[in-house]
Amino acid sequence: MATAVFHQSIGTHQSHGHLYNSGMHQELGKSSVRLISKAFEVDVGLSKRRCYNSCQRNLSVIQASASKASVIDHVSSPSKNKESDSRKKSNEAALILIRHGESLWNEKNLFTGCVDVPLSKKGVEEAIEAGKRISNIPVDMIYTSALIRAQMTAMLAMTQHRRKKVPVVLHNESEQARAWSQIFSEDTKLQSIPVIADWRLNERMYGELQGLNKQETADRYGKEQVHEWRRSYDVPPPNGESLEMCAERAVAYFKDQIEPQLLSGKNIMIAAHGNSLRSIIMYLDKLTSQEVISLELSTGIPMLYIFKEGKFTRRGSPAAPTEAGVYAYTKKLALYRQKLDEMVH
Ligand SMILES: O=C(O)[C@@H](CO)OP(=O)(O)O
Repeated sequence: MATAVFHQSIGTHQSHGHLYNSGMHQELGKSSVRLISKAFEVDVGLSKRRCYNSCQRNLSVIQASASKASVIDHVSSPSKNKESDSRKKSNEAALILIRHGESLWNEKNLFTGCVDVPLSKKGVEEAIEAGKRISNIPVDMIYTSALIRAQMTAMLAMTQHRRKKVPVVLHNESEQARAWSQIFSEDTKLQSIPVIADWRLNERMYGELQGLNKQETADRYGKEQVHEWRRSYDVPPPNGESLEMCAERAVAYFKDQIEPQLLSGKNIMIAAHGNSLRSIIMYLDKLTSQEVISLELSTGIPMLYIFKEGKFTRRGSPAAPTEAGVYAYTKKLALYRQKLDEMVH
């Protein structure tokens, strides 16, 4: 069983500081278009145009709404005093982050980005295994990206949860959708977990790299260039989002929508992607743009944070459902687990 989940060696990578040139950009454009459509026919059955349009749409929204402040600025901004006062009074809440299980394109080592690609067989197994690991941790709300691999990971994981609540999708896209997906009965509310899917948690848009093989791209453009596209903070891949751009929407979403729920004591699971989660972790752990370069997340491994008195504390990852360590961290989690034991006996 994999136990190493969250590798972070700080400050080891040097950024190379140059952007791709436009000739290479065009060349990449042609080959990725071919590869994307081919992979779609084989794996996903969606048209390349549909994906491309939706990515472009999202990207223009991101560009239009992007705040100039960096993630780090948000963390340390003095104007947040009021917010941090109320944070200090907050209840304790659990926050589980999980990167989706392996997808078909992870398996093939292709750049995926915001292309909707299903889980591989191994990815399904990883999601179920992840569910076992968090089966004793309370979950009151689930946030996922708009992509199926993240949604499936969350749902498959919840099949293993001992509390046996049923995840129910909340539709936030319009007034009518909200009304139609509302649950009225208090009993049903207690037995269900609202699920909110939002594109702002999507994987970062990899632009013209989407659909290309990572190894072949490195052979062609150089390992260092590809590493810069994949891991630098502010250098976007050709026509795609940098981690910084991804953070501008994913972290803003986290702060606007998710953090208030944590503040009110709700236990939350977020099922999302390598880079959208890296940007959120950057915010939670106050990593610098240099430190985040070496942050790598494995597929299908849940990470647990405790939110208390305005602070996020990483608690590592429960290695197994029976692993005592993780539940000993807080009294509240231990009590929850005890209640689950009592329900069974
Ligand atoms: O291809 C992608 O979309 C991402 C995540 O799978 O890859 P990387 O780890 O290179 O950012």
